[in-house]
Amino acid sequence: MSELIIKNVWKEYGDQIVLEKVSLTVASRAFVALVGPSGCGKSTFLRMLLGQEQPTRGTILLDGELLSAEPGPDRGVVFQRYSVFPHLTVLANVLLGKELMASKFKAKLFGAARRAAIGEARQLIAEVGLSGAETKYPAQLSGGMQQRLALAQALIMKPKVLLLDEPFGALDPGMRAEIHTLMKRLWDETQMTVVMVTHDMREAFTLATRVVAFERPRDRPEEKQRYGATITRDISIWPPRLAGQNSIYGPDRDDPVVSLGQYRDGPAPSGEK
Ligand SMILES: Nc1ncnc2c1ncn2[C@@H]1O[C@H](COP(=O)(O)OP(=O)(O)OP(=O)(O)O)[C@@H](O)[C@H]1O
Repeated sequence: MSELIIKNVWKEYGDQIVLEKVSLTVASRAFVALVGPSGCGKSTFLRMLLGQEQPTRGTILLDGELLSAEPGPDRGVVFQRYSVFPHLTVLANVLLGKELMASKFKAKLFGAARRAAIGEARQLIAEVGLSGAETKYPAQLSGGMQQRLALAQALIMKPKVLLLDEPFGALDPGMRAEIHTLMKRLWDETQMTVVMVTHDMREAFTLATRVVAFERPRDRPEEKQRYGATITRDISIWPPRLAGQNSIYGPDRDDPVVSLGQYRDGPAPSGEK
């Protein structure tokens, strides 16, 4: 289970109201894309889900429990850049979460526990397509490989919720399509709920089960600070995509959702073009 319930959340910085009256229930194993104009508070909202920021008002529950006041292993995060540590190898980056769990100060595992963690890390590295790069440093990897590494680093902790802040925004289209395929597979195979901020509507509709738009309903320049953004659209993708269940969209597809999706590969029924 990994259901998020956001109840009447507000976020203010000093006099500035960034978000107001945000209420949203995200079902376990959903993949929600957050979209909206620049500066409307999407990243702020994601940081509240992570526990890096606290709501000024309102509550956020994960599986019925109030979110802890700081980031924890139940929430993984991947940013557009700088999610991985440049001075650590690929293997060490993936191991880090486990090592920090074992010892916050020394960040070391020993003996059988270390061997088990290394085995798990290698398997994840293979799953994200980075086998053979275990001893490389992030600077020796392409942007796409670095984001694959960031995903592996987040996933080793088996988070209930994976938070993505424009994780693929800096990648060229080819790499982006490849990592979309990987992302769909990871979401399909794991138990996690995914919340992703993106500026790319195609990406939102390609990956998500639901697209949620934030906007400032009253956008008068003289009132910019006085009213926050809130959810103005909430679109469930049709036909529904459910993690772990057969979908008419194979995980290796990178097509946007279209209403003719059922027969994109074959001839359209008579009368349809
Ligand atoms: N720590 C902070 N202190 C003060 N103001 C902040 C802080 N973090 C964010 N803000 C303000 O909150 C507003 C929303 O910022 P945020 O980065 O969440 O928007 P966004 O929708 O993610 O933008 P973008 O799409 O451009 O990344 C901005 O006006 C920003 O200046």
